[in-house]
Amino acid sequence: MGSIIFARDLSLGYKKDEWVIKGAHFKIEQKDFVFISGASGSGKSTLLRSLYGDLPILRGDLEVCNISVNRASKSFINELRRNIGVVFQDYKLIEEWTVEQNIKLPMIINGYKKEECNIQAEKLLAHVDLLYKSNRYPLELSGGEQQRVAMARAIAHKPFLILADEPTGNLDDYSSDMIWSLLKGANKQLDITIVVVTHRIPSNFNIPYRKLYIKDGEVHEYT
Ligand SMILES: Nc1ncnc2c1ncn2[C@@H]1O[C@H](COP(=O)(O)OP(=O)(O)OP(=O)(O)O)[C@@H](O)[C@H]1O
Repeated sequence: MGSIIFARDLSLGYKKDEWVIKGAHFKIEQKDFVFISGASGSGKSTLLRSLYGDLPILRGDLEVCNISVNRASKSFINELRRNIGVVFQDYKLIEEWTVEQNIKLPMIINGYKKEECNIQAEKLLAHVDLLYKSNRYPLELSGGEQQRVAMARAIAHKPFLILADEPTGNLDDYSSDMIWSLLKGANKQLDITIVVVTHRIPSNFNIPYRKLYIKDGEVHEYT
């Protein structure tokens, strides 16, 4: 299996010489399911965002799918992003679009045919138990329902990588279970590499996974 993510001496931060992540070195292979944990403020979201080409890299190198994120042009980064599904706090659903339209968006961007979009959207909506709300608008849904739609949207176009930041934070067990089930299915059945920031790995998480943690700006792995 090839590496999807390769960080070499990676240092990240928001100001020059104020490093949040210092000299990280890690690889994430195709099909890995990786949790990132660490104390509040340790840099989990910062690290995750860097994988999406969303943060300037202060030092070192970061390759995502063989593209050097710190050297790539804007158009390369945009192309890379088309192949990544994200569930970030500020990548909200489009309020003016229905649930179904939101889920179809990444498929349309990636050139899916109309019929394929319909079939895939229906399947995903059924999976997150929201088929009956497909014509509703995001603001008519509960927080847990919106998050389930966001996760379905992240998976819809079968990206090679999914990045999720606390996807089950504040959700009840019902919605959390659905989110974990979608992510596990994406990993097992679609071979999608998954990287999730979470404070709490579910106790019954029954597929192989890796766990990175951040402490004092350094990225370690639990073995
Ligand atoms: N946009 C920003 N500008 C400046 N500093 C930031 C910015 N975003 C985060 N930071 C700082 O970077 C550090 C790491 O933040 P980050 O959000 O990555 O932590 P986290 O581990 O995800 O925390 P939490 O678990 O509380 O969400 C913190 O000290 C934070 O104050």
